[in-house]
Amino acid sequence: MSPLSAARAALRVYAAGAAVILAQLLRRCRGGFAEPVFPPQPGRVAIVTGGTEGIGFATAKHLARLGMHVIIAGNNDSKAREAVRKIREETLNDKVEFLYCDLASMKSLRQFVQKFKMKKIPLHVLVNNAGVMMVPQRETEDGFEEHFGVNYLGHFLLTHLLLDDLQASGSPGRSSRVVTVSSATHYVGELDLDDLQSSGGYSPHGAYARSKLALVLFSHRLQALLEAKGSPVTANVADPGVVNTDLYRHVFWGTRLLKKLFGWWFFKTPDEGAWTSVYAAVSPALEGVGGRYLYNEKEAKSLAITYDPKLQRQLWARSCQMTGIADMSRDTLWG
Ligand SMILES: NC(=O)c1ccc[n+]([C@@H]2O[C@H](COP(=O)([O-])OP(=O)(O)OC[C@H]3O[C@@H](n4cnc5c(N)ncnc54)[C@H](O)[C@@H]3O)[C@@H](O)[C@H]2O)c1
Repeated sequence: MSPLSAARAALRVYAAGAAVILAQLLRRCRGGFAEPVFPPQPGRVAIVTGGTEGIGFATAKHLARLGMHVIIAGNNDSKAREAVRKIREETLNDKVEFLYCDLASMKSLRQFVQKFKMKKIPLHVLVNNAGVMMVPQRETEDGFEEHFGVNYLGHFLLTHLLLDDLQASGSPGRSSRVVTVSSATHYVGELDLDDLQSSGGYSPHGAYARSKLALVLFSHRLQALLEAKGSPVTANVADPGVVNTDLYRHVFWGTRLLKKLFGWWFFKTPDEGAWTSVYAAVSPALEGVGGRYLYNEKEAKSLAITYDPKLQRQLWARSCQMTGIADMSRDTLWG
């Protein structure tokens, strides 16, 4: 990617962020964000990736407060121990635990799934939340560009490996749910199927936006396949808005300074940012409903190309190749 294209990608990402911030500011001026109320979820089990901090931590905490058994999947042992302790203390729910899972490693993902399956418990909700943003150019253990590998391919593989548990735990009238966390940056993302690894030049902004666009395409395609099969699992996308978390640790220092000074005012808190994920995970209004892009606990439209079945199929097939799994959509299992 030429320096000019990289600058263009950065401007587009900043423009997308600024538009969301402006809308959030207006909403704050009109009374802010009201905490939604959800019904208790006893006996239900959820996995939240990246639940050790930020939006994932808040999501795990809200689900635990609703009585769910929550498994935090993350790659930081000490932060996880602290997160589990805090959530148990705040919610008085001791069915909160941590299982190590590094999304940058397919081996670690497979080990995580193996350990989860050994527990012999159901799985009703998978929240694909973990992510990195605008990291310097580097590769995952398996040689993937980090945004694409961690944010997208890691969750693509994880969802595949857990799909049988989700299907076995769902029933007509009480579906299991896959919630995938994307971002408004997907609206400015570009996806070149011939260069998913940024080998033609690296832009951290472009790479992040691409990973978030890929997640939306994945979720919509997953829903179409589940629906065709009559599966009791739904797939939706949650867009948290612009949220005051450490995700911004790699952005330009001026942006970090602005966030430090004014973030409390124009960013959502992690709790507010988590509400759309929690809504997607448990709201009765979404029973049996999938294929949605959810923002501020309401349906919104994702970028037009995310509804393109051909592009969805092509990305899906490529992702299967990259993660070394069979393309189930070609299987009769998927109808
Ligand atoms: N903060 C925002 O404004 C914002 C906006 C839109 C979307 N999002 C999305 O929300 C999600 C959560 O972000 P956040 O703002 O809470 O950021 P955060 O940095 O606070 O949390 C990210 C989480 O992902 C985990 N993670 C990172 N790499 C991992 C790996 N290799 N394996 C396992 N876990 C890993 C981290 O440990 C952490 O728990 C991300 O997918 C992000 O893209 C955030």
